[in-house]
Amino acid sequence: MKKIAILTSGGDSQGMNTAIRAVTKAAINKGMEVYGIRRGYKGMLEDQIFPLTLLDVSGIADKGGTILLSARLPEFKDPEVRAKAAANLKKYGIDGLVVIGGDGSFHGAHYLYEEHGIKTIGIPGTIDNDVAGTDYTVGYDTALNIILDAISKLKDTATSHERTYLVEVMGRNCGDLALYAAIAGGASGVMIPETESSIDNIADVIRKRRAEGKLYDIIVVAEGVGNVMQIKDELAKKVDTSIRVTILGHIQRGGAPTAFDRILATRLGVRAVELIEEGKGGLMVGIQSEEVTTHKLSYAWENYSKTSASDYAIANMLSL
Ligand SMILES: Nc1ncnc2c1ncn2[C@@H]1O[C@H](COP(=O)(O)OP(=O)(O)OP(=O)(O)O)[C@@H](O)[C@H]1O
Ligand SMILES: O=P(O)(O)OC[C@H]1O[C@](O)(CO)[C@@H](O)[C@@H]1O
Ligand SMILES: [Mg+2]
Repeated sequence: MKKIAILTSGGDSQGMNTAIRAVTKAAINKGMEVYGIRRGYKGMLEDQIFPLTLLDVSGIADKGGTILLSARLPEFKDPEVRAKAAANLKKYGIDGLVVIGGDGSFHGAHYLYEEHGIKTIGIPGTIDNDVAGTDYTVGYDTALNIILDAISKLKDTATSHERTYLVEVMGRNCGDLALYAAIAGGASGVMIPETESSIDNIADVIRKRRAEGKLYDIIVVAEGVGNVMQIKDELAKKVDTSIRVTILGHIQRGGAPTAFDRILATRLGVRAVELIEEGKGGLMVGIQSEEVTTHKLSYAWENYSKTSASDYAIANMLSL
């Protein structure tokens, strides 16, 4: 009988629980024995490994966070640390490992396969959408919708007080959350790390908007651009509107996953189990043009270049 384990690693994202449920149910359905690992690679190293049952994953498809807990273990970059962690899995006779996490977690899974032959399959779970080989990562859509909800609320108060809001959103070095929140939220400007933004241009847009009688401005700033307070100070030298900064922070990582994220997590979870059943490892699953696809784990970072210049142009064109 095949034995597989599941862990969640890096920043949590909405839909991780949905993926855990899908993997566990699909694997048990196929007659596999399933183990959970608490706290990501840290738990793998510290032997926090336990049998996962159908009851454990019951009723969690709609729950944010991760029942397996998540952690960051920088020491996992050390091959000796990975060897100790791999030995723990082998102790239980586990040969397949589903890693739900972002690009960093995929690096760990890649090395476990290359160095120790553990049949790792990565499911992209991060709000950042910074993984190649998938159009969307699990959690991104939910985080995007949280940002849109926040932008709507900020528009109300910004209008009442005729203010300019700088809204800082997460995404690490990826501008997708900011760019698509700006497009869907009807923002007055966007700053993303992939494209050089000029404060002069933003100031220009604000002046033009006000000249047209518009009462508010929402500028979405990706965290990867730099210090939003410094951006505020620079902007304040160029416009005479009252400026406020809202940093959305970890609220973007919580709450129930959207239908999109639940369906994505489920499809990818089931495919991950099929791949292990086929004896495959060192792979990631993703969604590309509506199809579930597989790539080598290293594809995730070696092919990463996701910014859409045309969508950035659309966001700017509609900012006025
Ligand atoms: N180069 C690497 N080699 C081995 N393991 C790594 C490497 N990079 C990251 N990891 C492991 O993966 C964990 C999670 O990585 P990271 O903090 O980058 O998050 P992530 O998986 O990219 O998710 P997110 O970006 O959404 O937080 C790290 O704490 C570490 O244990
Ligand atoms: O939860 P932490 O450790 O504060 O990390 C925050 C980072 O994690 C993410 O939420 C997910 O990678 C990033 O968007 C953000 O930069
Ligand atoms: Mg990451």
